[in-house]
Amino acid sequence: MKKVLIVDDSLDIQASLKFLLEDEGYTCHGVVTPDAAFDYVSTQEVDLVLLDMNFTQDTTRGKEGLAAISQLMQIDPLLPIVVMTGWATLDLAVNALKQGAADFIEKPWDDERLAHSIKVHIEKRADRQDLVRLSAENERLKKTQRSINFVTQSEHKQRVLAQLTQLAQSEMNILLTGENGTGKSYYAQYIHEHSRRADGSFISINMGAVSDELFNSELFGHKKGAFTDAKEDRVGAFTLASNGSLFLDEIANLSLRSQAKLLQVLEERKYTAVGSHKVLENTARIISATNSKLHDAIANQAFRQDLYYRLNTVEVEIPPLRACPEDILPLAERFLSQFSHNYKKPLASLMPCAVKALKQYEFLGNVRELKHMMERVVFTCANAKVFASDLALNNASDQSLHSTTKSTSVIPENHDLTLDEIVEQALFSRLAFHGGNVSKAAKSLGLSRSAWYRKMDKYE
Ligand SMILES: Nc1ncnc2c1ncn2[C@@H]1O[C@H](COP(=O)(O)OP(=O)(O)OP(=O)(O)O)[C@@H](O)[C@H]1O
Repeated sequence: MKKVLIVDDSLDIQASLKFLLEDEGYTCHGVVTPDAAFDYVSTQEVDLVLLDMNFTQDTTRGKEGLAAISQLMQIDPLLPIVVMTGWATLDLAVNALKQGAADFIEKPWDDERLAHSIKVHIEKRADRQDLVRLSAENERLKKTQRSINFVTQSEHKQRVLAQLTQLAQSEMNILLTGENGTGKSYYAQYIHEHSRRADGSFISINMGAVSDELFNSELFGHKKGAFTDAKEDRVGAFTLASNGSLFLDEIANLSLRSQAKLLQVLEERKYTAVGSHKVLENTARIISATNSKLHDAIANQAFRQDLYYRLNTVEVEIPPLRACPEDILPLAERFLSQFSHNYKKPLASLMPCAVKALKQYEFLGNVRELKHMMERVVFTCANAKVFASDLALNNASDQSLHSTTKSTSVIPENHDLTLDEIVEQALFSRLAFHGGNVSKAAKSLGLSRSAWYRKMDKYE
């Protein structure tokens, strides 16, 4: 319920204002001096102030009221103040509005005019608060988003990027398809950054994680008190992405009920926050993504065809990593550098056997698999050299901290290694297996500590 603070030294006036406003659905609180009003506004939530202009006996010029307006605005710059006086002059009205008052009403007041003014100014305050919240949220998001820096030497990927750069300039909705982990969300952000909307926000939302119950609240926002858990106003994804881009990831995971709601917004370009009557316009550009075969889902009636056509003004398929083998190495090196930095480890480098193994690997999990592999390697390798066995390519799915190193107890399957390389690999991997403990690693290979160090020196 919205709260009105009545500041008037006449208790009779306070009582009749309360009578009127409580009937209109507001809660009211009355104080008799500007000082009490300052205290109240500093500590309580107030949606509008009704302010008398004269408080000391025999004053009619409104000076106290004018001073109170400035002070109240300092405490809460968005607070609407409707001033009321029985001694209205045009000068005073002009001065009050100049100080920042929202409206000026003469006593005795007209009930209808006063109620209308209060309603309008409380709504305006809510709009301004939404705007402030929205800009703050947008600023926060921009600070957390790093801009996309594509690593690609593959002609195939370069063609896709060129196509996306061109499409980014249009206002078309784009559907990105492709296997798991190909980087569809990465490409979605790339489209946003190359579009005319780049100054707006890029808002990403995983539709698989949005339940039917939360769909309206997540996508359109809600007003405080709209439902039991709505403790605060919430700005929805469509509003956050106004004049920017809204990325709907895992779109095939949306239930039919939520698909219908999404379709309605896309068709009508209008939506309403839960608990609000205000109709908002959708100005976000929609980029969506899926790794499912939407045609199959449509045939099985699990995905609406009309929604599919709304989302895919144009459809772009992101290639799997195995279709861009030139990218494997540069991406691997980039991830190694990133994770070496994150884990404060020396920069890890790929030994020739590891390079070869990576190039031959199929990467069914695409860039994500490569990224996770490099993270694991950086974390588990005791030294900065990465050998083929450290990649644990044959049993990537059941990695544990030790599995990489256990696999080195047998001679690697790669038949291009020299004897030196095999020995080097065995030393480093055994060290990793024993958690960096040289004595244990040396003993397990039948070496003394000094023999161990001599060999380590040889392999730097
Ligand atoms: N070109 C790239 N450069 C650097 N990192 C990338 C690149 N492409 C993808 N990644 C990284 O790979 C991981 C997987 O990417 P992303 O989540 O975008 O894949 P996806 O295609 O959306 O997968 P899914 O269909 O499973 O949701 C992310 O951690 C992303 O940062």
